[in-house]
Parts: sequence; structure tokens; C-alpha cells
Amino acid sequence: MASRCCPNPRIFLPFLYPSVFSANGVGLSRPRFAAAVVTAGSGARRDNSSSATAADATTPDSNSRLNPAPDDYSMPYFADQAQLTVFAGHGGNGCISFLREAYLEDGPPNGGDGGHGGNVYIQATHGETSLHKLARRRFVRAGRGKHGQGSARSGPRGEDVVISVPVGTVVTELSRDDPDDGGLFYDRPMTLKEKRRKKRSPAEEAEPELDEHGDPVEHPNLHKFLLYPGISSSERKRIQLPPLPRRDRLFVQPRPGLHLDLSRPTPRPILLAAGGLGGLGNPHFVSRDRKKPMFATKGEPAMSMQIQLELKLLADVGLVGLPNAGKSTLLRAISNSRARVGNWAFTTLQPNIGTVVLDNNKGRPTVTSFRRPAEPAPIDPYDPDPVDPEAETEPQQRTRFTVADIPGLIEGAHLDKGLGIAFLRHVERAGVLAFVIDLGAGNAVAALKSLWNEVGLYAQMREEEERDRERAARIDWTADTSNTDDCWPAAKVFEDAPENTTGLHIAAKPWFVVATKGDLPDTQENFKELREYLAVVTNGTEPHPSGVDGAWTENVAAIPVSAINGHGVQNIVHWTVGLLDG
Ligand SMILES: Nc1nc2c(ncn2[C@@H]2O[C@H](COP(=O)(O)OP(=O)(O)OP(=O)(O)O)[C@@H](O)[C@H]2O)c(=O)[nH]1
Ligand SMILES: [Mg+2]
Repeated sequence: MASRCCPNPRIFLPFLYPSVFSANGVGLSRPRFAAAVVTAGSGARRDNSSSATAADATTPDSNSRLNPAPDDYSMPYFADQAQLTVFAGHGGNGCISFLREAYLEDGPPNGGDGGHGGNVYIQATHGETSLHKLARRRFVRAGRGKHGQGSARSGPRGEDVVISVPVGTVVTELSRDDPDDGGLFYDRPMTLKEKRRKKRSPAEEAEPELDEHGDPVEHPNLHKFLLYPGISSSERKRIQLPPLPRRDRLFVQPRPGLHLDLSRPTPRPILLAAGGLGGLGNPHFVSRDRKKPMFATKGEPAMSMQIQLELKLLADVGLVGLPNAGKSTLLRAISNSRARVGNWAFTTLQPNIGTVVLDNNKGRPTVTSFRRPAEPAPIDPYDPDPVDPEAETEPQQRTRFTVADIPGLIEGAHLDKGLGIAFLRHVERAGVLAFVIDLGAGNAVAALKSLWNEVGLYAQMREEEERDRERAARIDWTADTSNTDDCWPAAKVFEDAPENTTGLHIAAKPWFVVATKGDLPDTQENFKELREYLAVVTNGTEPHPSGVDGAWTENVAAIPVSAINGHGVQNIVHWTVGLLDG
């Protein structure tokens, strides 16, 4: 992937290190991308011309937007994980009722059917940004169908519930309780053979079936029927119940082991749990021999499911760095974010997302950038109104991009040390990774290697998890094993699962280094060393810092900035846009 930006390090002009560049014979000149970056919200122009001197840079304005007091921040509610139990609605019961009118004492049955239970759906929408509301809610219940009533009035359907989640949410089923699992609630009709076998003489029909103690045996489906309340217990045992009629389901329950990766908005809600069918009123059971059925069927119980929601933020750029490196200050400098900044480790406890606006608020772009068209969604053959796959084929003008600032990583983060693993998932989805290195905090190359090491180990761990999940989902536990001597026939489904984890799904992303706090004294040598190291990584003499084969090493840049002064930050915007456009 070739960057649109000039690979020449001259573009990261030496506003911080004039001597580094003049020593190389590179004179001071205006940056190629001299347009001021207008950040959303503030509307302020930051002039980052090369005339800013090192002396200016070392005197950050106290209590400015980029050097705020620790209590000057806004912290939106945020949760990136939630566990929910969803309950589909039970079906309402059918009704046992008979027509009563003046001069008509003994009318025909007229009980209405019960309403079907409501379904639970999930939908990924752009309006949502966090799972905190769902994390607090814990239970989601669809409405139950109302019972049928007399005069052939059917019960209304239970209300459906749609769970709205942010785009980037991964849904994993943890367990389900499906009452229909052990056998269908509504019987399939008996075959002719079964009917013949079951056929009893009229004398036998009159007599109830007896158990070994001589007590009448209860009908096996009795619990699925609703009997007329006035019925005596002996009548209850003698009652002849018909087989439950076959009924088509309105919605097909999703298969067990549900796993949805909602990485794009879903045009229509996706079914999680289907409600139960409503019961049948007594008119359904009228026959030649049974003029007045004293029973109706109960509503079908519905299933419940426990799901895990995990939000992987879909930011264009992920900021990765050690604690206190200056990530949040950088986010404030390039976007409208009011992330908390403090001179201690772990100031940021949850991810912040900032939006970098690429126009001057008058509709005129300051940077021309084109978003690649999204891959068309696979066509669902059962969808009556499929989304047009050709909808987005033209490159779209990019007017903004998003940046995610995650809590700092420390050594062992992939083993859940520090704030650890919980937030590393947010860099998995980013298009570009920006490694923020504090030039004033020791060797920058060592810091970069240790960050890549953590990210690489985390990537391998996720790939292993994903492979295990995929294997588990592929095992067909119902496979017929009778014709084979193989005691583990399902093992063959493992064949095409990849064996080795590479970590490439993160290491293959384009990345660059933001060398921040360049205003601090004596950081010049550190920056030079970092730049030389990245040059040898780019030309292939040194391996990628994560050690992963085939990782992205095209034109890896180090951009010096002083985020606290807003110096050099627009170079980050231009470089990022170049990498995003690819
Ligand atoms: N001199 C100087 N100080 C900076 C610069 N950028 C950030 N700082 C200071 O470094 C400290 C840490 O900044 P933060 O932005 O909170 O760092 P962080 O990486 O978000 O820290 P965590 O959230 O704890 O991971 C603050 O006191 C900032 O004022 C810079 O460019 N120059
Ligand atoms: Mg921070």
C-alpha cells in the first residue's frame, strides 16, 4: 500500500530540531502541507509554520486547551462490554368459550386464539456509541402474547424488542434455554402407520388407559392444554385430547452457537430469539364426535438466551502508547476531544474517540481525501428487500476521520497487566495504528519495540481464541457416527482451520510513530535514533518490531510533535489521511 504522502522526512519539518535538519543540509522551509487544520468544535486555526522556534515550544501555555487542569475534561458514559439475558415473549393461551345469546342456550364454541409472543432482535446503528445502557439493563424482555377471548377475539401479538448496539459490536451466545429443544411443542400429525397402531376399539376408547396401580393415566400432552375450569378431576383424567395440530413457525430460531460480528450497520434488525406461538382456541378442536371441546391449547413457552456483547470501536486511527506518553494531549490537539490529561500514569481509564474534521467549516476541504468504497454486503437470498450491493462503488470524499485514544499499555498488557487486555481490542479494528512515544522518557526504540511486542502477542492470542471458537462452531454433534469406526468423526471438520497464529491481522495494518514531547530538552538524539531505526525497518535490514513475518513495513515514518503546543500535529493529520486513502 503506497502512502499518498511524500516519504521524504523533510515534510516533518524541523520546527523542533532545527540543528538535526540543518546538519543534514536540509534547510528550513514551510511544510508541504501548510494548510491549517481546523479542528471540530474549537474552530481555532493553529498555525504550525516552521517559524515556531524551539524556545516557543518549551513554554507551553498553562491551562490552555492542550495543557488543561486535571479536572478540565468531559467523560462520556462508556462501556465496551455487556452481558444480557434476552427473553422472547411467551405465546398467549387460546380461549375456551361458547356462544351465549338470548334464545340460544347452548351455542357453538367461539374461543379466540392467543397472540404470538414478541421477538427479540439486534441491530447495529450509527447513532449508538457505547454499551453502557445495556450493561446496566442486563435483562431484555419482549412482550408476551395476550390470551384469546370469547366471541372469537384473538389476543394481540406481544411487542417485539430491538436492541440497538453501536457498529463494531460482536455478539456471542453464552447459553440458551429453549423449551422447544427436547421435542416440538406442537406435535407433527401422526402417520397412517402410527394411527393404525394406536387405533383402539370403541369400547377401549370409552375406557381410560390404566397404569399398573389401576389409576387412569394422564394424557402425555395434558400440560400443553388448557381445560375448562368447571371440569372435575375424574373428567380431567378421562378427557380425550387430540394430537396437537402441526403449525408452521413464523420465525426460525437462530441455530445454537450464535456469533455475529456487526462491523457495519445492519439495514434490518437480526433475530436473536423468536417468541412462542399463541395457543389455539376451542373452535379448532371441533369434530364430528366432539361438538363441544372443553379445552384449548396453551401458548408456547419462548426461549431465553444469554449473550455477551463486546464493542470493538471502529475508529480510523488507534493511538497506542505507554502510560503518560501524551496520547490524550495529542487527541485534544488534533480533534475536538476533551479527554482527560494528567501528569500521572493511567489518567485515561476508558477509550476516548475524537473526530478530526478535514474542512474549514465552510464546506471547503483543507485536505483532499477519498474513502475507499466499502465491500458490498453478502446478499441474503431470503431477504425480500435486499440491499443494493452496487450502492457504494464510487470513492467518497472524506470529510473527517476518527481517532481512538486507549488507556496506556505496560509490559505484560496482553496478560491483562495494568488496564491490559480489555482495551487492546479497540486497536484491532482501526485502519491505521499510531504509536505515541514520549521522547523524554528513555530510549524511544526500546519503547516502540515493547509496545509492538504487546500488540503482537495480543493479536496472536485473539487469533487463537477465534480459531477455537470457529472449531467449536463447526463440530456437528448430531453427525451420524453409526457407519464409521472413527470414534471422533467430527475431527475431520478441523482440516481447513489454520494451525499457526501469526498476529498478522494487526501487524499488517499501516502504522507510524508520533514522537511527542519534542519540546523537552535533550530529546534530539533520541529522535534521531528512532528515525534511523525506522529507516532500516522500512528498507528491510531490520525486522518489523513485532517480529511478525509479512508485517507492514512500507515507509514507516516518525513524526516529531509537541502536542502540548500544537506544533507538528497537522503533519499527523496529513500522514494519516495518506495511509487511510492507501
Ligand atoms: N512537555 C510536554 N508535555 C506533554 C506533551 N504532551 C503531553 N504532555 C504532558 O504529559 C502528561 C501526560 O499527558 P497525557 O496526554 O495525559 O498522557 P496519556 O498518554 O494520555 O496518559 P495515560 O492516559 O495515563 O495513558 C501531561 O502532564 C501532559 O501535559 C508535550 O508535547 N510536551
Ligand atoms: Mg490519556
